[in-house]
Parts: sequence; structure tokens; C-alpha cells
Amino acid sequence: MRKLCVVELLSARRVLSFRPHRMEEASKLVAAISRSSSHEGVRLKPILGTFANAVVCRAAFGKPLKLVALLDDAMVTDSLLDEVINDHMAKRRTNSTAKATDGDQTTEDLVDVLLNLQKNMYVQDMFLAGTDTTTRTIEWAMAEMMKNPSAMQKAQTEARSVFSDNVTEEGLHELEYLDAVIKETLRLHPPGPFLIPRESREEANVGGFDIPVRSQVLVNVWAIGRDPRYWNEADKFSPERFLNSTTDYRGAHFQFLPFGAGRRMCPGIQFGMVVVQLALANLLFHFDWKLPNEMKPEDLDLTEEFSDNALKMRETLLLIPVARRIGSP
Ligand code: HEM
Repeated sequence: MRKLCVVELLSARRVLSFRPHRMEEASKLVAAISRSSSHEGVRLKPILGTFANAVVCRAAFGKPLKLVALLDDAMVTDSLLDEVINDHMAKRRTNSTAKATDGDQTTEDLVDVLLNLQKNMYVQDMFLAGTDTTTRTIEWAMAEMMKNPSAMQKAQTEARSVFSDNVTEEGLHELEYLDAVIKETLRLHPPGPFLIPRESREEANVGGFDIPVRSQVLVNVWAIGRDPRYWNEADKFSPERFLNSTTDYRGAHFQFLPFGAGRRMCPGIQFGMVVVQLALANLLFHFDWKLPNEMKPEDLDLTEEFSDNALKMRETLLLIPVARRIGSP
């Protein structure tokens, strides 16, 4: 099933096919921030959540669903998902959009794919794994850049020199500094601080502790990402450490495992990274950002809180966006 999803939904070809949806949702994100701009500031998390929800849902279900209802209430979730599946079945019966209306197979969504294969259960898992992780990564990256204005300035200057009128996905690969910002954010604040539990297949001794065979093993990637044996000034936010470095998050460098490693590694890396890059590039390109109440960067509270295997920001990020006139530096 995992293999199926990787090939059918999260492969490079599929991720590329969802580009028009992502671009549309990115424009809505910019418009929503512009609308809610005020002197008191904007709470970024709900707006980012709506964006990530829409992008993941449009890929998975063909349309946006209500995020809060999905996450908070299992019964509502079931009935919403039933509705989505029934919708798709009805469309198939009337033979209108079993495949995409334009006849292009690549615009099928996950529900179409799973209905083709008669495997409906996986839909909800995919949704939950994809939305919260991306939202939190974007929020943490913004928070760290607000606390470290020189990083914000470098990322902004880069975005504004790569793009002229608008952000396009084709140009995202040129944002090297932003890529380093995202890596550094994932090192310090991995959205899943513990990987999926593993079971040891043989006896081992780790750090002086005997681990019997068949023990449940939890890998704490948060602690590994801050271990001074592997990272200089481990608690410092310094995207520069990833510039000209070969360390990446694809599971081969065990000091940096935000997406896990091995057979259970996150299959949504490509999907997740493009969503995070696209959102951040838009936030940096279209807005200047200020802290409310004349707060100084060093006073921004980035205390982490751990619950439900997620690292959350204790204080929700509140920022003032100042829309930029395109063409100005
Ligand atoms: C910044 C974004 C994301 C991060 C940091 C992240 C991180 C992770 C991690 C750490 C795991 C566990 C891996 C392990 O134990 O080795 C995981 C599993 C998973 N992720 Fe992601 N993820 C992200 C985005 C996504 C997206 C966008 C999707 C799908 C749309 C997705 C789908 C999944 C699924 C289905 C699993 C379970 C895999 C399994 O059970 O074998 N993730 N993710």
C-alpha cells in the first residue's frame, strides 16, 4: 500500500501534476494574508493550515475539506470522507470524471487512484500525515527568521532577485538560501520528533545500554538534531551550516533525519518540501514582516511544547505583514 501511494500520489510525476492546484492555493494564501493585515498582527498558523489543507486535500480528495472538523472529530471525518468517496463513485457512474475531465490521467486525485485499486482506507492517514507537518514547518521557519533578521533579509533578497512578478514553482530550485533555512528549521524543530517505533531484530548495546531482541525502539530525531557531537553550536539557528554542505534529509545522513530513514521513511518528502518552499517563497516575496507591539527579535518566545508526538510553538506566532509593491527592492 505504501509503495502504491509513493508511485501513484507522491512520485515526482504526480507531485508535478498537482502544480496548478498549488499555484492557485498559493495566490489565495497571499490574498488571505493581505486581507487580514492589521496593526495588531496576523496569526499565521490558521492561514497556513488552510493553505496546507487545501493543497493536500485537492491532491488527495479532489477538493478542499474542513480542516478543523477532519482533525478533531473522527465521526465527522468518517462522514466527510464517505461523502468524498460517494461523490467520486457517483461521478464514475455518470462517467463524467472517473479520469480527469480533460482526459489527462495525471490530474486524477488520490481517491480516483485508490478507487481504481479498491483501497479506500489509506486516504485519511495520508491527509493527517501531510497537513500538520507542513504547516508547522512553515510557521517555525518564519519564527526563526523573525528572531534572526539577517537570515530573513538574505532569504528575502534571494527570493526577490530570483522572481520578478510572482513566485513560480519552476524557480524554487534557485532558492539555495531558503533551502538552507528549511533544513535548519527541520533540524531544530522536526515536526515528528520521534520516528515511527521500530523493533530491534537482534541484541545490541547502544551507549552502554543492553537492548534485548524485539525491544521497541524510539528514535528521537529532535535530540539527534541538537546533539553537540554532530553539530557546532547546536542550539543556534544558522542556515549557513547547510550551504555548500552535502548533508540532506533523504535518510542517508543519520545526524539529520527529519523525514526518517529506511523502509518507513516519509513517502511525502517531495510533496511536503514543495509545499513548504512555495509558501515561504510567497511570504518572503510579497511581504515585509514586523513583530507586533514594537517587540524586539530577541524577545520573541520560541519555546517548544511537545504533545501528540508533535513539537508546537507555545506562543502562536503573531506577525504584521506589510504588502510590498512589486518592483521595489
Ligand atoms: C515537512 C513535511 C513532512 C515531514 C517533516 C514529515 C516527516 C515524517 C516522518 C518523520 C515520518 C516517519 C518516518 C520514519 O519513521 O522513518 C513520516 C511518515 C509519513 N509521512 Fe511524512 N512528513 C512530511 C510531509 C508529508 C506529506 C506532505 C505526506 C503526504 C501527503 C506525508 C506522508 C507520510 C506518510 C503516509 C507516512 C507514514 C509512512 C509509513 O507508515 O511507512 N508526509 N513523515
